[in-house]
Amino acid sequence: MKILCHCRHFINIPFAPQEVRHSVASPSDLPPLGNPEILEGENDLTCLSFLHEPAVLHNLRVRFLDYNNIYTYCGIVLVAINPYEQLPIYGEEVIDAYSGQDIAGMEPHIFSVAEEAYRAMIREKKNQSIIISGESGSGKTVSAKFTMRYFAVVGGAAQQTSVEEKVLASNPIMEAIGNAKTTRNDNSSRFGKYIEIGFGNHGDIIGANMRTYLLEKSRVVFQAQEERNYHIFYQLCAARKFPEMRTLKLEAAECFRYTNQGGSTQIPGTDDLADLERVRNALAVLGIRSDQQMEVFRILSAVLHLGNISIQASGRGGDRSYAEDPSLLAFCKLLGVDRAQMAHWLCNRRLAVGGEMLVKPMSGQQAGDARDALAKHVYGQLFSWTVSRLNVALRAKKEKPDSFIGVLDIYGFETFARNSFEQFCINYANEKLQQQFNLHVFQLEQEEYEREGLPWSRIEFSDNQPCITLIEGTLGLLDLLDEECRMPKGSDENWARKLYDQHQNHSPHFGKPRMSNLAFIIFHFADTVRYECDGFLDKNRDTIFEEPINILRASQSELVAELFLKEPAGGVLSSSKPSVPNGSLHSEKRAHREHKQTVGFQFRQSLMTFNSRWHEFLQIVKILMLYTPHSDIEERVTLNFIRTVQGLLKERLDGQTRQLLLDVRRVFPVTFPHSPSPLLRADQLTIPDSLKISFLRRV
Ligand SMILES: Nc1ncnc2c1ncn2[C@@H]1O[C@H](COP(=O)(O)OP(=O)(O)OP(=O)(O)O)[C@@H](O)[C@H]1O
Repeated sequence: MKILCHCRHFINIPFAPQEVRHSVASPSDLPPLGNPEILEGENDLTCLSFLHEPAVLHNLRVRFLDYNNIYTYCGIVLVAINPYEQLPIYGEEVIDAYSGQDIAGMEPHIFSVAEEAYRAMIREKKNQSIIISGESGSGKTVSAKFTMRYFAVVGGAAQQTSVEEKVLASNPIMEAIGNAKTTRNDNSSRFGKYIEIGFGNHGDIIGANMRTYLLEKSRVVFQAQEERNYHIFYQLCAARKFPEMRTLKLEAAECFRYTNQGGSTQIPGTDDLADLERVRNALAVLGIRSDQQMEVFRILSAVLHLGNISIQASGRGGDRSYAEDPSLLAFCKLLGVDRAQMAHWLCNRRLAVGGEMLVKPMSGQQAGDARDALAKHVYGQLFSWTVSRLNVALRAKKEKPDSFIGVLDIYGFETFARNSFEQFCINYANEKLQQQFNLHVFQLEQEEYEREGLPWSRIEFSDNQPCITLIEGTLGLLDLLDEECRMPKGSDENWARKLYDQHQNHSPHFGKPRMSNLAFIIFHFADTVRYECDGFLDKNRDTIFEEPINILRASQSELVAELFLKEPAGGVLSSSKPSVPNGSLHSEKRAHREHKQTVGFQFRQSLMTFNSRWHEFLQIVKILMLYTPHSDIEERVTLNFIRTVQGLLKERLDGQTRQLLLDVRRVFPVTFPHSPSPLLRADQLTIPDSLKISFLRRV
C-alpha cells in the first residue's frame, strides 16, 4: 500500500514544511503520534494525549535527564527511576514540605505516596498498603526505607521516640542478614519483606510487625562469580581482630569456603566494619544485649567454620580423623555441642531397613551435601529467630494499633546467565504480585473514571493467570516437582521429561530449549527466562538429617538449643508469628509435618496467604514501579513496568490509536524506532535527535 504523508514541522524548526513520500506496508507500521510541546515532561503519564511506549519513555527521559526528576505519576502508580546517585530530595525539609499537604498540587515523590497513605489512613480509618515492585536493583529497598522514614517523622513525636527508632533500626539488621551482593545489585534483598507499621488513634506510630518470605538459603553455601554471601559474614570477618571477637576464631573472608567462592569479598564503596557497627547499634536499639549479640555472632561464625570442615571420601576410622579437623573443633565449640557425636553424624546417616535402624557411612559427596544442608538450616533458623525477636521488640506495647500502613518490598524479578530454583521462586512471586497489581490498578483506574463521570465502558484486561496456573496449578510445575520429590528414584531429568510431556505444545508460557533436555523456559510477564533443572529436586526437598539437629538441640548454648527446639523443621518461611514456647509434643509434631513439606509447597502457601489477606484488608493507595536506567535511561529497561503501562493502556490505545493511525494525513513520515513487540529492547529505546523533534510535535 502506498500512502502519501505530509510532514509539517512546527515552531523552532529552521526549515519550511515539506512533503515527503513514505511507503508503509500497512497502517499498523505507521509510527505513533507525538505529544504536543505543552505536555513535554508532564508529571502524570496519563495526562499525555498519546500514550504509547515511546511517549512514555520519552516523557520519563525528559523528566529524568532535562529536569532531574526521578519520579512521575502514572495514574495511581508512582514511577521512579533509579538515579544511582545521592539526590538532595529526601531531607527533613522535604518531608515537612509534603507533610499535611494535598498531594494533588505536589510534585510526584516517594513522600507524596507516603503522605497520601498516611492521610487516607487517618481520614478513612482504613489500613493502607504500599506495594513496591520492580526488577532487582531498581531501588525498591531504598524506597521502602524512605517511606518508613517518612512515617517515622510524621507519625512520631518532635523527638524521635523509641518506637520509630526501633522501626528504622530493623532495616540495617535485616539487610545484614538478608541482603547480599549479586551481579545486579550490591545490596540485593534475598528475601521478601512485608512490614506493617501500626498507628494509634492520633496517627502516632505505636508498633510494627514484619513478615518475611522465602530467604535464599542456597547462598549460604554457594555464591556465583562476583557475588557474595550475606553481608553479615563479611562484617564479622572484618571485625575479627577486635578483642571481643577473638573467640570466634575468624579469619579473613577469603579463607572461608562459604565467603570466597564469588572471588569478590569486598564491595567498593562499602565498609563492612562500619556496617557491623551500625548493625550492633541497631540490635541494641531493639533490645538485643551485647551478650546476646555475641551468641548470634557465635552461631554465624560456626556456620563459616562448618563450611571449612574438610570432607574426605569415607573409609575406616573416618570419624576419628574428621574429629581432629580444626574447623570442626571451632564449629562444635562455638555451638556448644559434642564434637565426637557431631563428627559421627556428619559422616554417617541412620537408615530404617525392615523395621530396624541401621547406621550407614556416607560417601564424600553425600557428607559434603549433608554438611551444606546443615549450614543452610542453621542460618535459616537464625534468620527466622531474628525476625521473631525483632517483632517482639516492635510489638505495640500499650494499645492495639488503630490502623496500619503496610509496605511490601519483595525481591525483584531477576534473570541471570544461569537461573535455578531461587530465581524460579522469585519470579513466581513477581508473577503473583503483578497479577494483584493489574487487578487493583485496573479496578481503581476505572472506578476513578466512573466517579469523574467520564464516558467509559468497562474493559477486561489481559491477565497473567495462565502463567501462574502453569506454575502453581494442578499438574503445574510445582505440582510435578513435588510429585517427583516423593518418588524414591526421583531425579531432575525425570522431572524435566514430565514437564515437557505435560506442557510443551500445550502451555503458551512454557518452552523447551532446543539444545537441552535439562532446562525449560517460562515466558513471564516481564521477560523470558531459561531455568536449569539441575538441583531443583534437592532444593525443593531441602532435606536435613535429624541426627545433627538432635545434637544441636542438646547444645549448652541456650540460643542454639532454642533455635532447634522450637522449629526443628527446615523452616522455609519465617513468619512473624511467635514460635511455640517449649518443645512440646504438639509443636514437635507440627514441626515434623512442616518438615515434610517441600520448599515450593510452603512458598506457594505463603503467597496464597498473602493474596487472601490482600483482599481482606488492603486499601492500596499507590504502587511504585521502579525503573532502572543505570547511568542512562536507555541502558536498561524495566520490562515489567513497560508491560504494566502497556496493559494499563492497551484497550484505550487499541481503540484510539488505530483510529488515529488510519488517519494517515496526520502521521509523521519517519521510521520511529518503536517496538512492534510487546517488549521494548534497550537498543530500540534510543530516539535519534533528528527524529526527536518530529516525534515531539503533533502535526
Ligand atoms: N532513590 C535513590 N537515590 C539514590 N540511589 C538509589 C535510589 N534508589 C536506589 N538507589 C541505588 O540503587 C541501589 C539498588 O537499590 P535497591 O537495593 O533498593 O534495589 P532493589 O530494587 O531493592 O533490588 P533487589 O530486588 O535486588 O533487592 C542502591 O544500593 C542505591 O545505590
